[in-house]
Amino acid sequence: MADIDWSRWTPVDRATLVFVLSGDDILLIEKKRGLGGGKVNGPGGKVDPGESVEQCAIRECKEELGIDVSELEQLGEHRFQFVDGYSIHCWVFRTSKWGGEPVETDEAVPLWRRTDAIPYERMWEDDHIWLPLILEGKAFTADWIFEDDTMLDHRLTLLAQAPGAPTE
Ligand SMILES: COc1nc(N)nc2c1ncn2[C@H]1C[C@H](O)[C@@H](COP(=O)(O)OP(=O)(O)OP(=O)(O)O)O1
Repeated sequence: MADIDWSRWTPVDRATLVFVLSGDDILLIEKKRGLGGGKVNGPGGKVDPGESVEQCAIRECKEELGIDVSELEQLGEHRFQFVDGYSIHCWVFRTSKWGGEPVETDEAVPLWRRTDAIPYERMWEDDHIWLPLILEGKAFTADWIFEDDTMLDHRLTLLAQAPGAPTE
């Protein structure tokens, strides 16, 4: 965590991630393009101007998978800092309420997996550290330093309650 003054940290972008849970299964995506293209992740993306993080989460699930999510539970907050200067503040939600059938779109291919067989080897390097917390319904905030796809450092703090809505 050296060299970064997290108290003054201002992200370039804000974003969301959503994990739909159905019994023992979790809905993931094979992301086709953009940051993390080629990796498995949850649906999500950048927050549009004037949009709340929850509105973004709902919109991105519709755009990427064609599903309508509701009753979103905000559990996680990530501050991702890349050494090239890019940074992204990401809010993580989970839900077990959705409508429609996930379909392939220009942005993503839906991927249902059992929660005990999540393909972490195809995901960002941080995911195996915090996605189990989302499955357990535990709230957290976390700071990460990445060089391209390589995680250099991190600090994760469990919270008694969900992190507050963003203020920036
Ligand atoms: C660095 O570690 C990361 N791990 C995980 N699991 N997810 C990450 C990481 N860094 C970024 N993300 C997520 C956060 C967002 O859901 C996406 C990035 O958003 P994207 O660039 O796909 O935004 P869109 O609005 O969908 O894309 P366009 O701007 O191309 O429309 O990655």
